Amino acid sequence: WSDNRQRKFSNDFKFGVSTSAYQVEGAWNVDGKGESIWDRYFHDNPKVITDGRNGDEACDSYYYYKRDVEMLRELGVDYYRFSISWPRVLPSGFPNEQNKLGFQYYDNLIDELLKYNITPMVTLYHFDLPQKLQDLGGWVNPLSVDWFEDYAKVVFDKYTSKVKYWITVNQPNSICTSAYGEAAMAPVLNKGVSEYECTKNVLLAHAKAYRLYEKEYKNKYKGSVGISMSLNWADPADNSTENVEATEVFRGFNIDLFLNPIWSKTGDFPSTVKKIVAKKSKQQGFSESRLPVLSPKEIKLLRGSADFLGINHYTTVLVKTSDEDVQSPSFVNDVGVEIVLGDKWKQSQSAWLRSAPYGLYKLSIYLNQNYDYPTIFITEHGWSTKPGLRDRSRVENMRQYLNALLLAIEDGTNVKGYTVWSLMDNVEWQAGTSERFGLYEVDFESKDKKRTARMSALVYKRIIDTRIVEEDWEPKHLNIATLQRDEL
Ligand SMILES: CCCCCCCCCCCCC/C=C/[C@@H](O)[C@@H](N)CO[C@@H]1O[C@H](CO)[C@H](O)[C@H](O)[C@H]1O
Repeated sequence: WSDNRQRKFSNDFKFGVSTSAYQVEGAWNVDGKGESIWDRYFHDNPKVITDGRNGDEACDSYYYYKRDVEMLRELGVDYYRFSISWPRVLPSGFPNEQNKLGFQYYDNLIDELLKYNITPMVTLYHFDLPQKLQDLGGWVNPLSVDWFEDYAKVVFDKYTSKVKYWITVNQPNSICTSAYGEAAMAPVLNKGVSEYECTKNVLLAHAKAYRLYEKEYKNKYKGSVGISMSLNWADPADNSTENVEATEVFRGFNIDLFLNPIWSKTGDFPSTVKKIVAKKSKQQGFSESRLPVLSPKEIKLLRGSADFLGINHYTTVLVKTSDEDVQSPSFVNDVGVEIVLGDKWKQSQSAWLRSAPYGLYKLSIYLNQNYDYPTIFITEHGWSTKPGLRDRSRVENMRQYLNALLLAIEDGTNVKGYTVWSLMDNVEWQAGTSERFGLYEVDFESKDKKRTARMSALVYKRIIDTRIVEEDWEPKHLNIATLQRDEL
């Protein structure tokens, strides 16, 4: 997966950076914004946040969006992936009450981007469900499919002429398995069966929004609609038959359960996953499988419901069979494996994140073989550090993963663009601001949440400019605003 040949990104390959509403906007209760599930979860449980800093203020992008766009210009990116906060624009979750001032913020941001020729890539849902919809059951309620479609219609109607790249949902697999299955994300429900109800509903919600765009807007506005999945790679911890088989099961639940309905030729949930959940459900005394059935109509709706696959890729895990006896019915119990990280892989500031660039290459080959060369955007890839401007570990990680990506492209992977997570440090969910993912450092103590370019920002700028990944280029200084072209 790696050699020393210098490869080049084609001129039509796009580079971007990403953020999400809860993580950067702040202004959590300003100008009529409704409460989200993360507002509620963190306000009720402040101690779960490592450094106590929640998204009430975050980077205050609600106020400093012009500075954010200035940073995008400094970097020279082609596009900016950001999300719309559903409760900011529809405070109750429903379209009967629309928040003009909330929309005004996105009008301003989108216009500022277009003014400087930066393409907006808009995520409709990045984890921050209106609390009022959670009170009605959230994603476990089958009506959530219609709630999301109604929300999507409001946003499409408003921005369809200005936005050509849409992502319906960020990481359905994290939403359903972490928030409903592992109690690792808001709304923290651990119900055992809800992971799969959520999976069905979120995927159908995505598909309904996709079909809506296809029917009402696509011909006229020519936009593309995709979905972003959390796709880390998984390899067996060793070559033993048990661990190889455990890895196949792990991939089935973490990759194929979410991709098969949309990208496979036959559609539907994968048969391996269906068999395992049905068997366990029976053993556990359920009258039917905890994995809901997709009807022929739903299978048809879902199959082919994406113009591109958004990949959020950070790391690789190593899979072993598990000795742990997890009795209660759950997604984790169904997968039934243990995961670890490679002990030689470089460690980031996040416990779960180590550098294994070969995984991005292997993942792309897996997707090509199993899903027939899908059109891909890498919608997130990033690395966490402590505060500090000379972030050489991020630079090294970015270079290695971009080299792996170049090789994947050479071997036939159809990748249209690459997006760094993140433009700037932000609220990393429960980790607060203790794990920094930004190309720009944010001083959260300062009044204007001062943003300063890190070394990685200058290196990324250079990669975008030259379209090659040099092994050891370093900027002479870190003042990105005064950097001259001949210094690049
Ligand atoms: C204490 C020892 C721990 C050892 C851990 C070993 C087990 C490995 C764990 C495997 C990794 C699972 C967690 C994966 C997480 C990411 O894929 C996920 N965070 C991606 O989501 C996006 O992440 C961004 C940065 O974290 C950002 O927050 C963004 O909003 C998310 O879309």
